[in-house]
Amino acid sequence: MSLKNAYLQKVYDKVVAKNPNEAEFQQAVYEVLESITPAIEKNPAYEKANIIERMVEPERMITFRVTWVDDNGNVQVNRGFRVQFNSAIGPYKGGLRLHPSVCASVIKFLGFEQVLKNSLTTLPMGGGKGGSDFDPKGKSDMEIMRFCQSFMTELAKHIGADTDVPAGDIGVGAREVGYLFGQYKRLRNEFTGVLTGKGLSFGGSLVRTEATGYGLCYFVEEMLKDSNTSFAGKEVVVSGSGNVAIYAAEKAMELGAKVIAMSDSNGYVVDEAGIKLDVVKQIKEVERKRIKEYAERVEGAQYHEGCKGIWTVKCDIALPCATQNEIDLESAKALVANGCKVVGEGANMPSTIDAINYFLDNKVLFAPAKAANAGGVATSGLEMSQNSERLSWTFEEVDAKLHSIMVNIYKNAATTAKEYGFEGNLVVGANIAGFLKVADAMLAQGYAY
Ligand SMILES: NC(=O)C1=CN([C@@H]2O[C@H](COP(=O)(O)OP(=O)(O)OC[C@H]3O[C@@H](n4cnc5c(N)ncnc54)[C@H](O)[C@@H]3O)[C@@H](O)[C@H]2O)C=CC1
Ligand SMILES: O=C(O)CCC(=O)C(=O)O
Repeated sequence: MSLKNAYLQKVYDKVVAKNPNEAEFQQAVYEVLESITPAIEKNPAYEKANIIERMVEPERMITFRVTWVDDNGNVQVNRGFRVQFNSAIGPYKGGLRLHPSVCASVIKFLGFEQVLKNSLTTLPMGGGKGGSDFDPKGKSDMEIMRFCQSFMTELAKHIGADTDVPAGDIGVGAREVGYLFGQYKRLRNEFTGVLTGKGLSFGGSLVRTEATGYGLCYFVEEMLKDSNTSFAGKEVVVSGSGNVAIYAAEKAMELGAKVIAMSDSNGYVVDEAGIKLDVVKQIKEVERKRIKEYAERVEGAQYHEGCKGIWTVKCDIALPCATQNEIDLESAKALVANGCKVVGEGANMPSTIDAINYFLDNKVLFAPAKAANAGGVATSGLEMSQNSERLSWTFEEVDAKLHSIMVNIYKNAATTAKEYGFEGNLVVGANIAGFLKVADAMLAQGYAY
């Protein structure tokens, strides 16, 4: 990997040396450093203050033991993480992921991306991320609760409504946030907006559940408008079938598209007649079963084993909403060969660097994750505002604010790309726009920060 700018290359080499075996973190840093090169060269103050080396080093990284007892009385041990990456523009903010693949590299890549994403929302939120290698698959409700209570017993020492406000991510939804919030309240004896994604009866915000998926479609809709087209009549493939995927599919359908395939980590279903979302919601949100069930319940639908094959399904628009690096170069080539013209990233870093470059080289309209999936955290920011005011806004109010935030993020990324000579490249536009706000706040706060 080589960068054109010597200062950025020096910083990247240090990142590799100091974070060996952290492929995801190195990848996220590389993508950002490559695309912010014009901003670094335009303003020497950033290099003089060594802003980049400061930005790639987390302010704080907490690793802890999480001990819990399973239903058979066995004592289980997992590893918990919280990275408090950057607080230049607000309290640390970002989700918690429960998945066996969680490790320092995954948490750091997510935390680093979150810093720039939160900056793009225009709301005052720094970046953080956390989670554990705990695998929620197959666990009983009581096991999930005991794990969450143990996890929060340590995490509570490090977070707070004005310090660090976690939320959900893979494997963490309303149920887990509820258990985490209950334990925090019990330990601290205070009712504060310390987590977002809470239940509506205890400080949650309307639209937070739908926000990431809806926001993704609002962003893509804006990008399509600029090319004189829309979702109407398009065939869409959505990977995943979790929180982001379900509500991205719902909004795409509302905007006139037909969603023809969805997946989970075991495989994917194709329904040429259009995915019945009520069936997916029943399987995934209520019964917590595998997507395979869909083909057993809906006539005409087919199930295919293995999740990667979803990218060989012919479509106009692809919305990767499952996990990192789910689209590699081979999948990108298959999408383009089949006529896919638009990719909107709902998941964090779902495309490899080679895949992104292939999309850009082939004139695919590409909406990068940091910008396109920022609707979730933006609505978390709105939940924080409501908690501070001790008010609850209506669905319409929150949805209208989310919509306007996503339109602004698109405009900011598109305008910034143009300003720096990369018209149409939203990767460059989003990374530079997100970076400038954080970097300027860091400059203003002195070198000890
Ligand atoms: N929940 C949120 O508000 C936000 C989530 N994200 C990102 O969106 C992605 C999905 O998160 P959620 O929907 O919240 O998680 P979730 O836990 O609700 O759903 C994840 C889904 O992806 C599936 N999956 C996992 N690995 C897969 C693979 N290799 N191929 C196909 N499917 C796979 C799972 O079976 C599940 O259906 C993650 O990258 C997350 O970081 C980004 C912004 C906000
Ligand atoms: O709502 C939040 O704070 C977290 C959202 C998140 O984890 C993400 O944007 O990746």
